[in-house]
Amino acid sequence: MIRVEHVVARYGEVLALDDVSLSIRPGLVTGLVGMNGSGKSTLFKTLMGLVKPERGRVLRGPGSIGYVPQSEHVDWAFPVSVRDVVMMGRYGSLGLTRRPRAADHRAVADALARVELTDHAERQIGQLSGGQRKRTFVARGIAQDARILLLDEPFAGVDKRSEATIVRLLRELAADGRTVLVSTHDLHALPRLADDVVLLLRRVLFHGPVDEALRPENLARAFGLDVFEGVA
Ligand SMILES: Nc1ncnc2c1ncn2[C@@H]1O[C@H](COP(=O)(O)OP(=O)(O)OP(=O)(O)O)[C@@H](O)[C@H]1O
Repeated sequence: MIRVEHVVARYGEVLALDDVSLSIRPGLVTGLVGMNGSGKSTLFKTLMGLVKPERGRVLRGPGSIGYVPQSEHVDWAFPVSVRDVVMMGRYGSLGLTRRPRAADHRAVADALARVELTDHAERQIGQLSGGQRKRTFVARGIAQDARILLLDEPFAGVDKRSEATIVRLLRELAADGRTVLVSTHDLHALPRLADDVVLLLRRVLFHGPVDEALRPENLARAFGLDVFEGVA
């Protein structure tokens, strides 16, 4: 469970989140939808404690947060293997100096199998397809045994097959009782992916079942079209 209460976040003059209140439930997949600049990444950073809200607060249950970043925020030339990235999920319990133990290796192997990347474990991360890159970071979250998973645009640059694998995986992880929050521009994938949807435009415009979120009047507001209707 994550609870966000009246959060205001700002970068200098730019108001990124304006009085955002939300409860994100475990056990289901919640989609986070909004246009570019609507505050999705800022909300993730606030949940992870990387952006400090000017007002309001974030409450969450115990356990760590697994984060799958936007692809453009990762240095894919960095000389690490898929296995190395997934092992990073164990560092929280490892400490920086302790060497991985059998249980850590086992957790990494299980996570790799779960995302179907066992055969790619020794590859440098730059040599992966878009879908395999995403699955590597999902595996890191699994190895970490994160109770909360935040995914920033996991379907960008991903083919249909990888998309289907990731959707299935996220649904399984949610069914295990995790809290799963996924930002996406891919409205077509939403009904398969998400149970609930948050429509964000600096504020929460809507939070509820996916079929209601996708109603034209809600999407029009989320994507700023209300400006033309004189409602803004
Ligand atoms: N480090 C920063 N410094 C200044 N302004 C920022 C910074 N990061 C984000 N912003 C601004 O804050 C607002 C919200 O940005 P944010 O990245 O949260 O949006 P987003 O919904 O994730 O967008 P996208 O879909 O393009 O990733 C935007 O107006 C953006 O320009």
